[in-house]
Amino acid sequence: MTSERIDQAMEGPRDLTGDPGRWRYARVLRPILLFGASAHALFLLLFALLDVPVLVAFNTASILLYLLLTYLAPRVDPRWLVLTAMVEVLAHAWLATHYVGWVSGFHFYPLILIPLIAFLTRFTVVQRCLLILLTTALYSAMALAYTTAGPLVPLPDAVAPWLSAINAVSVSIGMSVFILFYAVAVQNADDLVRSSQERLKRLAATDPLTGLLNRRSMDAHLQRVVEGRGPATLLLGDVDNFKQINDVFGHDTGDRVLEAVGEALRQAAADRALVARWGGEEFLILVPDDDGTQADELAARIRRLVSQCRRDRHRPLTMSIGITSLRAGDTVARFANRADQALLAAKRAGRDRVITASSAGAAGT
Ligand SMILES: Nc1nc2c(ncn2[C@@H]2O[C@H](COP(=O)(O)OP(=O)(O)OP(=O)(O)O)[C@@H](O)[C@H]2O)c(=O)[nH]1
Repeated sequence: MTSERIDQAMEGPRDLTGDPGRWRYARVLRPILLFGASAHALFLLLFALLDVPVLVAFNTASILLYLLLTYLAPRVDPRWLVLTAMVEVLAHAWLATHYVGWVSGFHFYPLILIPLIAFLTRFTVVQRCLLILLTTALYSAMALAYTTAGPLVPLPDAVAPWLSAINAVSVSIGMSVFILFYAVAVQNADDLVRSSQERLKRLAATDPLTGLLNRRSMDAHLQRVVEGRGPATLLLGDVDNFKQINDVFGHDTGDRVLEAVGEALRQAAADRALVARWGGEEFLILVPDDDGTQADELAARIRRLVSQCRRDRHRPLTMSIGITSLRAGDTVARFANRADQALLAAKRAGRDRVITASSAGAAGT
């Protein structure tokens, strides 16, 4: 998958301007705008019943505006959508409060704008602060003007408390939906960052060809073992005559052989030892909590499994292995170097054998 296709899968289809971000906003804003249009249809009915023609006309215009904004959602900058909806909400709240009074609860609606503006990252933080300040100032002005003033069209006693309660509940639900939506988005982003960090950490510690530990992360394990002074054994294995495989069959085949050797070592070590690709065709196996007693058996298993990775139909692959155990006063370099010397001795002795550092020079197994 190309990065462009991944972007598209994450963002949804592109809008008419080619901006994938707009479609993402449109996906959120469209249901809100449609909900706004439906709510205004109910208010239109209510004001028709209460015989307030100005509010009937305003609600009709609002429905048309919300439908138009729903259509425009993926086509225009979401900032214009929100600013237009903001003007409508403030004007509508002001007009409804002016006609049917503070008691109707229409003054609650501007409050819903605050979380909407706060979370709209298309605006800068300063722009969002200014818009929230403006909304708060208009809300306060409305409170000063209408909390004590009587309505032009008083609501029937049976209607006023219900309408106020319905408006309060609607605004609370709207605000909760916004906040929950963004809380989920933050949670998702947090999960994504965490999993990306873990993936990066895994990649940084792994050899890309074999999937084994890389030298850097094995170094860290060796450092811990040396500092802990616990018993530990190292096996340094090197594929014999590997250059020939590259020369005869090509580099790609060489890579496939290295992958197969890596898999064989993983199997041989199971969960008893850590395996790293130490260099080109060199592999380091660290057996923690082992004073050397497990090493011979592990080396034999490694050689058996490696021999099953045939380099061609006739000749099995062989590996030379140098073994050493941690000694008092060892540094990482000294510990690893001793394994290297044992491996060198195995190579010099004719390859396809195991030599332990304490008995370097002895016959291989
Ligand atoms: N395909 C492939 N080859 C590699 C990679 N890393 C190192 N090599 C090759 O591995 C070969 C190692 O060659 P030598 O050091 O001469 O070792 P050898 O042929 O195995 O001989 P001995 O170790 O003495 O048995 C070189 O040709 C390197 O180019 C790799 O990632 N992929």
